[in-house]
Amino acid sequence: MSSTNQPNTIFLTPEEDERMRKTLKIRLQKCQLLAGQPRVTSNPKSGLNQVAAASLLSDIAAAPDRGLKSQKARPDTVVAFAVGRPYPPCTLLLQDLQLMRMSDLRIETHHRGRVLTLRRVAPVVKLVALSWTVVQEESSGETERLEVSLHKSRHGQELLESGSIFEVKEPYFTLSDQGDPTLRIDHPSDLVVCKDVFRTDSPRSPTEELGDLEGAVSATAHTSPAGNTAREWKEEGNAALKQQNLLLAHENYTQGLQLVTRDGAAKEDLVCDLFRNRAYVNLILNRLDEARADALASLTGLEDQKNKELDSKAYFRAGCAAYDLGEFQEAKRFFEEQQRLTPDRKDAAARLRQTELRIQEQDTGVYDFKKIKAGLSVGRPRVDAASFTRNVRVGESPGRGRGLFANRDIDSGEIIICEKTFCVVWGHEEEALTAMTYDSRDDRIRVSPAGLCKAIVQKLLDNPSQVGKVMDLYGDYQGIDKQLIKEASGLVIDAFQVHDIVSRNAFGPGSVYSGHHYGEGEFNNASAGLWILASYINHSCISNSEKESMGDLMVLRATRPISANEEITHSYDASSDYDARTVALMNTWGFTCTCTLCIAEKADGPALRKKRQELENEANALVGRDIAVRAKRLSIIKARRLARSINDTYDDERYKDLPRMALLRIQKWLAEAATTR
Ligand SMILES: C[S@@+](CC[C@H](N)C(=O)[O-])C[C@H]1O[C@@H](n2cnc3c(N)ncnc32)[C@H](O)[C@@H]1O
Repeated sequence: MSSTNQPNTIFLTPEEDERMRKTLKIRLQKCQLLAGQPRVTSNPKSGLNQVAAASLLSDIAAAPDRGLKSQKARPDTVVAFAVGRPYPPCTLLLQDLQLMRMSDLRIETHHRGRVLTLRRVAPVVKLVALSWTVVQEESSGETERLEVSLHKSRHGQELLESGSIFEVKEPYFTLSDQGDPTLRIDHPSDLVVCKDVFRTDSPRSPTEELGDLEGAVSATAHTSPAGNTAREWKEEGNAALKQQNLLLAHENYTQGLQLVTRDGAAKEDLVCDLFRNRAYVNLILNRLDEARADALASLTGLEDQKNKELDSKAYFRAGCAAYDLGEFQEAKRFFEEQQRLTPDRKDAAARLRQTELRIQEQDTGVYDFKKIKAGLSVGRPRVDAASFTRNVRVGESPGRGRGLFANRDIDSGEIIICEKTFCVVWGHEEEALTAMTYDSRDDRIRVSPAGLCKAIVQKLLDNPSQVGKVMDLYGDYQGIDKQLIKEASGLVIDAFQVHDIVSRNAFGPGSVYSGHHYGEGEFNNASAGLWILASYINHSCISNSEKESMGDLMVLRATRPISANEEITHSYDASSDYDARTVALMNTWGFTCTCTLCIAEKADGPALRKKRQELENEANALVGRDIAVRAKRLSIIKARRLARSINDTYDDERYKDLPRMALLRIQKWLAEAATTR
């Protein structure tokens, strides 16, 4: 399997494969066996002791040893979990759910239409793929384990740690991997944090270019007493922001806005300040939809100098949000407004020039690749560029679902598309996490970029306008039917659907810096990304395009002339070994390729394929041993003989117009060797 197509590749020995399969299967079977049985009341003390011990251990395990992360992990040290029994998130409002008691819980049951109110009574144990704690029901004093899978942090904040009272919507009561009964949260929106929200946000430094705040006060207050006026909420928001507590600042501005909106206040200075300040916080939090909406809501439209300055600032924030969303025409309009209001401000002119460059890239497909490559580094793997997509459209591809088709004739070597990633997690980033999954639907073990799934869920929760394009992608599980469900506690995203979409569409971005491939040989933190348009490209072993990564920009070029309306294809697996390729395509993407090459190779039969493979292995060994330009005569004679023998395994009639894959490497070597003679 090639590392450029897949987020990561792990080869398990049959014993490792069996052990993992067995462990995960046993848990699933145990769940099935106990399904519907009443919960057994647990001893509150034992749960608390367990969490205290585990918490201490996890603290020790988390002791700073950065080297550990880059060590080559063995498969048995990689996070493994079972998938394949997806369930939808709760889509009901809290007030439409019926309160339930802990004593009503049944094992391996989704308690639809119900809600549990609980208090956290223990510290949070943070593991790689999940966090857990002990919660208590106030009325009965009963305790239970509560576990949040994968999507544990929001903006550096541990979800379980962020409050002490939780509403668990439609609780799922099951068994943990260790076989302990547990309440389990898979969808972030199923856990509603009720009190003390946003107290533990980790500090972040706001981007300076975004501008300072109106009416900033010195940082004093940390907790917001009830009964604040809207102005006090604003001041508390500003104080929280000064302390870089972004979530608290956001909450304070929101409280202020709720107050003024509830009171039906006219659009006065205070309302505008609250919106403008919240726009700033949202920009830093990457909540771009709300940042843009807030900035526009803050506009006064007044032409006196003070208000022109304030509106200029708001347009700048709206422009930045539109730019980061890739909506460059809109961003241009906002920056132009900013320039009109405050012609002397340099930032407007600079951002306008930058936006015009993006629009040019979008329209022409002409990029300064030299500059882009020169600007890449470990700290800056994301490229400031637009996507060029005009050459293609999505259409039906019979037998393969949807596919990408050329809008016009494209020459060999020409750019087909150039696409910025929707979301990428680099191997060296904190969020990177590769897990092994056992899928009970097809009994297969796969490598899953779990960190990418988590990052995508977070991005969607923060930017509802982006939900449709991700949820439209192909995945085995249909989820909650691409609906945008907004409710009091936030947007509902089906985390299982994201998982399935990622497993069929994500791939490794390859190298950002020369000579170093992220993720290669590293099991637990490979780089992986999702490119929306490129996700529509179907596979063919005799494809007409090739991908190249420049940071998070993916450049797809034609490898031969492509006619208008022809389907664009890419090779998901370029292995010359038919049998290995067929297994990989089924295992990772769930289909059998029926291209003309596969049909021919299949018709050759296993014996001939085996013979060809042996000859190819021999040729590869020679090529690997001797550098072509320095090869001795004897090596060249041997290489020619091997190439002839491989060629003899191909039937001329069957392989008319088809590539002879096993010959490609040795032929290239021979051609290189010939140039030096
Ligand atoms: C990255 S998506 C490609 C777009 C997808 N066809 C769609 O409808 O959105 C990968 C999935 O497309 C399908 N696919 C891709 N190439 C195929 C092929 N050559 N034959 C059959 N199915 C294919 C498989 O279901 C695979 O899991």
